[in-house]
Amino acid sequence: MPSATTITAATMAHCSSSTSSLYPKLLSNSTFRTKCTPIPRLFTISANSSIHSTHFCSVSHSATYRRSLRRIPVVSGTLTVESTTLYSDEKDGKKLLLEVKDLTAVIAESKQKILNGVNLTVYEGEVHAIMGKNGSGKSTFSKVLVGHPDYEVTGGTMIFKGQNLLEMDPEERSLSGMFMSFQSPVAIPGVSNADFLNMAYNARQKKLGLPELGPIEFFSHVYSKLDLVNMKMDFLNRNVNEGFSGGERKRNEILQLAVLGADLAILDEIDSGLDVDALQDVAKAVNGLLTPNNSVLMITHYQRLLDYIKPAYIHIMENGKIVKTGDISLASVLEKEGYKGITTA
Ligand SMILES: Nc1ncnc2c1ncn2[C@@H]1O[C@H](COP(=O)(O)OP(=O)(O)OP(=O)(O)O)[C@@H](O)[C@H]1O
Repeated sequence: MPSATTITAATMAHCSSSTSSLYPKLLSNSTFRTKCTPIPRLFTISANSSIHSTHFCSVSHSATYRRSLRRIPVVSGTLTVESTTLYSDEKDGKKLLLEVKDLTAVIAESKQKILNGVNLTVYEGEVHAIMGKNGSGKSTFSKVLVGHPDYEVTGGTMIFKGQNLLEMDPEERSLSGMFMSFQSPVAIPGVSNADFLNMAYNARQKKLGLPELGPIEFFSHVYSKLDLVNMKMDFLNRNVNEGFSGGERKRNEILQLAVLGADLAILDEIDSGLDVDALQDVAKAVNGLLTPNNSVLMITHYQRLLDYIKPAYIHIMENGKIVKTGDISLASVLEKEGYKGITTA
């Protein structure tokens, strides 16, 4: 149990936020002295970075918020921190997008443990790939990230853009900028692709306080994206994924991503079932959607996808945890030698 640390009101005065939330933007470099580790440590948070409320476990103000991960208003007073980690959420000027720590999860019904302490950090603009033997937990991890009801998180933390995913339902996660392309996209009989995309698009716009689009305006918006994934217009009038071939479903997933946009796109085996041309189309579309501000987390078994969408990091998952992280060269080792070629510490 970490010991308490006190940040005085004077320290808080460094924070620019007039509302003084516990999510302040810092005007100038601020230094926090903590006593929460055996040796007192100094943490310097650089200008314009923000402090996540997740770094604070309790606040002695008008009330105590133990492990509350929401934004906590602080007007004045003493801030008591029980966390041992206080750090900047930026790396080389890139913002922290996703931070998963010691994540454990079980199958909700049977309580069988699948995730055994996953750790993963993704900054904006980064492409990450997760590889691993069949049944190692890759899909489960991605589904837990988006809040799939089949799984129950039993420990650890998942922070996305400073928000605690564990406190958000799947819809909130999606609206906050997380997109997942499933390994086996489901069909939605009776709902046209165009209507489905329009509804999802407007929900995201509403959440962002941006104008929603009526069916006609939306049609021209989505029409401009069809070329990106090499899809014909009649797919818009068909029911979502109904009667679509495996490859068409995958293209449709990327069309959804293109229409909705995402800060973090989680692509689970987007390459499975694709012919060579389709693989190139899909990869080109994903690359076309990448900006310095968004990130991709893709799950794949094969180097062929990584030849087109180049990840900065490859993580190897084994028995429900990431056991090794490296660069693209890990994929070539796997291709040549299989998993026996991967040495873990
Ligand atoms: N809802 C579920 N019910 C029962 N078992 C499950 C469920 N979800 C996951 N599992 C089991 O958890 C393990 C991990 O599955 P997961 O789909 O995450 O693996 P994976 O690494 O994505 O595998 P693959 O590469 O074959 O897609 C497997 O043994 C799987 O059978």
